[in-house]
Amino acid sequence: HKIYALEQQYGCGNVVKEKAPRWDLLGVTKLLEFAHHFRSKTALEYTDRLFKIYGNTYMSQILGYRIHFTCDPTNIKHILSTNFADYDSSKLRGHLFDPITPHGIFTVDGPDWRAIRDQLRIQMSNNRRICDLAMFEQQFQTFLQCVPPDGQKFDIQECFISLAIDIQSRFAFGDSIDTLHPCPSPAKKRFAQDLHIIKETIVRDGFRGPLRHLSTKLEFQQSCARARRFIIDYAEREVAKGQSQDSAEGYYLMMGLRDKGADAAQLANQALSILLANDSIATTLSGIFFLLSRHERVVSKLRQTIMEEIGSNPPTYDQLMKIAYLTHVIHESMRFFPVAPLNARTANKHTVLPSGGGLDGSKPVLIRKDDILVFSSWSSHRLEASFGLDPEEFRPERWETLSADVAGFIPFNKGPRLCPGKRYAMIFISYMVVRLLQTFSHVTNYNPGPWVERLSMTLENDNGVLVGLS
Ligand code: HEM
Repeated sequence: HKIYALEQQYGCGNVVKEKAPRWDLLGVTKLLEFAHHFRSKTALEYTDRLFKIYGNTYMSQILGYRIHFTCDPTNIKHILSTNFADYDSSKLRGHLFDPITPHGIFTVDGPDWRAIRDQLRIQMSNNRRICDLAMFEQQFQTFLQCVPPDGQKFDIQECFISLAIDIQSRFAFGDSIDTLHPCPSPAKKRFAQDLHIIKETIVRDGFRGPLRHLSTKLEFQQSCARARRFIIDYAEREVAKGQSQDSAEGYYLMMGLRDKGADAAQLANQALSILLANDSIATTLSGIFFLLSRHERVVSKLRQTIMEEIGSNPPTYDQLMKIAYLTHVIHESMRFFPVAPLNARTANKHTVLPSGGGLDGSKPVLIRKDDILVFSSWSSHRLEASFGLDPEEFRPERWETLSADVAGFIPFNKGPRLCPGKRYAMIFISYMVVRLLQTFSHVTNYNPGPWVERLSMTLENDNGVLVGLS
């Protein structure tokens, strides 16, 4: 009765349903098809093709679940902002993250999430305090040691992945994991390996759905236990220090949280959540350099802008904030390679999406409690209606007339669950791009083929990002 009343109230129309064989009432073929594309590294291309066939919002059935796929900016805004309270994140991923961050920000919704989020918001509110440019410079100098001389080929993605974990561990608990270092301590090396196993398992199990129960989890559980112990040791030492006397050691998250009275378990969960989110920086920097290596014009223009506005000295915070073309290059790269190209929520009550229903898709669509909504930023970032007629072109200049708030552009998500590290990440990424282009004037492309998706915790290029810097 409630469903009928809701449909009448909003004038809902039927949503297009993806075709499936008649006998397949549960949607087993769809699951197998999706798993096949995940394995073949064509999941993004496949979902994008389906939007072109069925429209920007359609429904599929997988193992009995009703799954609505959308890349419609109005619907995405509705899910993430306007009707945020009707959708949960934890139901789909809570069980995946629980062994490593029980009560972490990724595993909870509602008031529990709000409390953790508030704790983090207070810490992240002063961007100048948390962006330690002297530390960024140290990390940059260490990074330079990975770059072979004379423009020789190397995998910059692999180096950015190491850089990201080093910078995020400094940010989270005040100590680098030293993955860029030639000889990290055995404990740090083990921790980095454990984090890798944990992320790979979470992603693989997320895509396998109920089929995840078929595989053994021993290695995953052992990695979670070791990684937690490693971080809890840092957290306990931090709590034992008591209140900080001065800020000589520079800001890091555990210190900030401890000063606000958080206990060791809270410190550990927040730090681990940050480390699980760390690949985003690597994905973004790798995407930027993949694209720069194919667009010499953009490299020259960006380098010239940097040299004119900053010169060759390390940039200040204010200088980084001012270079519009740098921001345009970063936005355009994030449009191409969003870190979370496919994301999902579940409806916690009967509700409606504003569009996708009826013959022309303009009517609202009924969403039932427990329906799954998959939203694709991969596809919404490629809509002509939002980005112009050449969405497959890498053209940073399009941002001269576009705002970062343009509908459907969600590299950092939107709404209450907007990435809390957004401003920090933008400064760090800007810093690295500026320093690299101050140091090198050419980015040579050694990648023979196109970008091949690798859906890890974020999006990577399966072939690495092979470039030369000279
Ligand atoms: C270019 C870099 C980054 C990008 C593109 C990015 C993007 C995102 C996106 C899309 C989400 C939403 C995930 C979801 O709801 O499913 C997210 C969440 C989050 N990000 Fe980032 N992120 C970046 C860097 C960072 C950094 C540097 C930090 C921490 C210092 C961070 C911390 C977080 C946390 C804690 C969440 C969970 C927020 C919540 O659920 O309330 N991110 N990020």
